[in-house]
Amino acid sequence: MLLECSNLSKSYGKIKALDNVSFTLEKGLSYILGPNGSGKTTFIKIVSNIVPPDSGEIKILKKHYLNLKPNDISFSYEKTVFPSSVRIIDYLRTIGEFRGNDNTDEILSLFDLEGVKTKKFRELSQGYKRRFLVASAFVGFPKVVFLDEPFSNIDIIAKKKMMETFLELKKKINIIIVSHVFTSIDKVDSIVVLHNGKVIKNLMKKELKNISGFRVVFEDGTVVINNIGEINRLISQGKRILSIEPLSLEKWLAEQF
Ligand SMILES: Nc1ncnc2c1ncn2[C@@H]1O[C@H](COP(=O)(O)OP(=O)(O)OP(=O)(O)O)[C@@H](O)[C@H]1O
Repeated sequence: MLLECSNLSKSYGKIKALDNVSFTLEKGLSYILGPNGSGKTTFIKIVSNIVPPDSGEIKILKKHYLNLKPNDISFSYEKTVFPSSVRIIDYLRTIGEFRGNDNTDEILSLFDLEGVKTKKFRELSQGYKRRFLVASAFVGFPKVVFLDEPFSNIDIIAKKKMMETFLELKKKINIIIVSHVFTSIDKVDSIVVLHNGKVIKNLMKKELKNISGFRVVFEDGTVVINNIGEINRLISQGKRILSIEPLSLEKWLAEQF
């Protein structure tokens, strides 16, 4: 077991961003999934010790999350203010040295950043900036890496390559992807789906094996299958989700014919 979250709650005034949330995640590669406003960022802020929870606890690798060594855990945030004139390679080497384990060369190669390693951050395209920020979380071999929306601004080919890199890295480093987009369901070790601050589904690898996606039913009867963009669009129109159900391959095929 990698992560155990028990009865975690956090409110901002009257808004319950996390409402008595309990779930577990396995070692390897896991997802914390949810549409906009479901509580994902609040969870990552709590784990990063940016905000305290109102109640509940999180254990990572059997330790209270605040008792982990700083080098054991690292984060790549979706929105990051980064010094624009810092050179890519200098930054990665500095983190590697700070964490006492400089694997910069391997990380540059795994994330296809060798061609831009001498560039300054401001000289990178949006996609390369994201790749660099994601890559930097793996420098120094932390035990657990949290990646907030690692695929944003990444083109489809780079995304496929990045997923392959995660599958390679997960043998050594536990990876938790926090996102509203989901890929490669058959390759992940566990997932939790949040909605409106509550856990809707928490599934482990063996339960995920036969799932080909998700069917979301809205209160007005609208059904959306495997289309997170459409789900977010309907939520932004004020529609409310009634249920989210995993879809087995057999069910999916039966519904097509
Ligand atoms: N600082 C804050 N003050 C007031 N309300 C907040 C604050 N931060 C988050 N919220 C509210 O808490 C709820 C959960 O927000 P959170 O940012 O955790 O969701 P999210 O799943 O990360 O969403 P997104 O995918 O849009 O980033 C939302 O209703 C949001 O409006």
